[in-house]
Amino acid sequence: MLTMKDVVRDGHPILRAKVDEVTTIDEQTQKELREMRQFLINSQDEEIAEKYDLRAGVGLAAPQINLNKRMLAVYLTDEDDEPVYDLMLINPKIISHSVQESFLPSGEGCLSVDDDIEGIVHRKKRIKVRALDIDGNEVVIKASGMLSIVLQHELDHLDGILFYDHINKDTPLLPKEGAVPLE
Ligand SMILES: CC(C)(C)[C@H](NC(=O)Nc1cc(F)cc(F)c1)C(=O)N(CC(=O)NO)CC1CCCC1
Ligand SMILES: [Zn+2]
Repeated sequence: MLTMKDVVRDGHPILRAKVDEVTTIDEQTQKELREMRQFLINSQDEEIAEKYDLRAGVGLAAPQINLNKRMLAVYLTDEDDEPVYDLMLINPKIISHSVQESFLPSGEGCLSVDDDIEGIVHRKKRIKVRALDIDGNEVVIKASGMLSIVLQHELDHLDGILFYDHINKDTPLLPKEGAVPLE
């Protein structure tokens, strides 16, 4: 099973790489993507997270476990721990997005960034993503709210972008005109 020792940290070159498209969805790729999803599920299980010292993750991109593959997993549950968003996406691409932006008022963190870096990370409020699912079928996902933020955070990882790259150095805590905080 994947644990935090498998998560590469800021400073590792792959976190600044533009990772390669998946050309063949072979068994190995499917196994790796399922392991990424399982890591997120485990990290949100109190007992397992405690036992293996996992940070409660809601999204993970392949380069974070040192895989040069354009794929990501998202696992978001609601307050009753029901899976609300359970995604494994291959070669994901934003095909359209809103002009309006939103942000998490408390800022963002990252499984691959150990320091707390405060500041607002402006994201598109809504995005439409096209990808392949684990069986190679094309999917189109329209995301808003937390899912939109998580997906943009993970998509950035595939292009070597980390959340703090988006923070305004001079006015880190100042929301942009028209940007909407996500409650
Ligand atoms: C970095 C970490 C703090 C572990 C963050 N977790 C997180 O946001 N958990 C969470 C969020 C909720 F809204 C409700 C809840 F119950 C738990 C996370 O997994 N990521 C994913 C990551 O680092 N991917 O590379 C960072 C988030 C910042 C914004 C989107 C994803
Ligand atoms: Zn991250």
